[in-house]
Amino acid sequence: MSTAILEARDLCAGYGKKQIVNGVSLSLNTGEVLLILGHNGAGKTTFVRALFGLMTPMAGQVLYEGKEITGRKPAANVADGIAFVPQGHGIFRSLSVHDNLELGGFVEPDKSVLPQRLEQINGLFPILKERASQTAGTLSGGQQQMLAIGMALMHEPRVLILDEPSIGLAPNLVERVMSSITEINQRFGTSILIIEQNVPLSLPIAHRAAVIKTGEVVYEGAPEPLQDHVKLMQLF
Ligand SMILES: Nc1ncnc2c1ncn2[C@@H]1O[C@H](COP(=O)(O)OP(=O)(O)OP(=O)(O)O)[C@@H](O)[C@H]1O
Repeated sequence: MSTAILEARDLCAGYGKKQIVNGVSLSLNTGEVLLILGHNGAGKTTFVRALFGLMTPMAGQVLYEGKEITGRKPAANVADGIAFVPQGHGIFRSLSVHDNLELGGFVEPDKSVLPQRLEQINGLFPILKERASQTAGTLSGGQQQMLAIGMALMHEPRVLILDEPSIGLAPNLVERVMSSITEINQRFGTSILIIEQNVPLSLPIAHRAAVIKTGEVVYEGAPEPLQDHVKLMQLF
């Protein structure tokens, strides 16, 4: 039986008095890639922000490894093994690629493990090794996305949350980023929650999928049925 590593129970969140996420219950199971799809403005980002502690939920609960963490601050979540890569990457553009990766390992208490992690990440994204001394802001969009994911992996998270990693990328780079997500999941056993709008390229990497519409889950289950364009459009 699959066990939830990260779980939202009836989660509600919004801005000011405006509620955007309306009672979302979703579980990320240990070892899986869960894909969250939905239209622009459906509330996907607001949902993961509330999950990760970037905003305080209006109601509901967040559980991590069975323990309630509702409203816990992002720093505590990172230290406890949850990583979040926001839309637009969240890298330090004026620092070198290497320095960005080092900063990614900042929360790791045992610094002696970092060189080996850096090697693993360079193995996953060889371009980051080639460009180690280059300023991060001069990397291409795809390379910046790889760097952002690499930074998140420096503290070996058990859960990785990715908010639209394909945004603004050329299709060949989207494929590269998607295959790296599969590789991270398989190689490191990381449980991954990914928000995407690129349906054709993200569906194949998902073990399960959910669709959020106006702040509610309207589909949760196998990804395959969503390959049916008509069904998908009905859900969107
Ligand atoms: N900081 C904010 N203050 C007020 N309203 C916001 C804020 N951020 C987002 N919203 C509103 O919340 C709604 C949901 O936005 P959200 O970013 O969660 O959607 P999304 O599904 O992630 O869409 P996208 O794919 O465009 O990021 C939108 O109507 C948006 O305008």
